[in-house]
Amino acid sequence: CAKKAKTPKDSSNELAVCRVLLADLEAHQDAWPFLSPVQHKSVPGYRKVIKKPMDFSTIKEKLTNNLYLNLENFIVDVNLVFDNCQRFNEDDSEIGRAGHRMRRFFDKRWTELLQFF
Ligand SMILES: Cn1cc(C(=O)NCCN2CCCC2)ccc1=O
Repeated sequence: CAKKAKTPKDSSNELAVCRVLLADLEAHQDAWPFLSPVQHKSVPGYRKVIKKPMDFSTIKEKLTNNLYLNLENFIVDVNLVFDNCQRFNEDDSEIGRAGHRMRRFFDKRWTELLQFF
């Protein structure tokens, strides 16, 4: 049977959604541990334990430089921020709790927006 021609995915509005989502993350009161790269010089063990550091300012830089092709690539990096946080911090710690709250907020936000695609 004839292959159904795929309409080219218009990822431009997906990237607009990424900018909205990132702005929401940065504005959240629990975003403070994630706004800039962890200073591994002042956080002993971080560089050894966390192989792929990620933070909101780095994500913003990547968005600005068009390094995300779609929403999915963007979500992978946001989840990396939260996975790194869970790996390095006790659940029952200031930063650990902030990470869990931020992940819950993000999951709710992007699923709300997803309904528009
Ligand atoms: C995500 N994460 C962050 C840290 C951290 O110490 N961030 C600095 C937070 N300070 C707040 C005002 C200036 C900087 C440590 C471990 C970790 O997993």
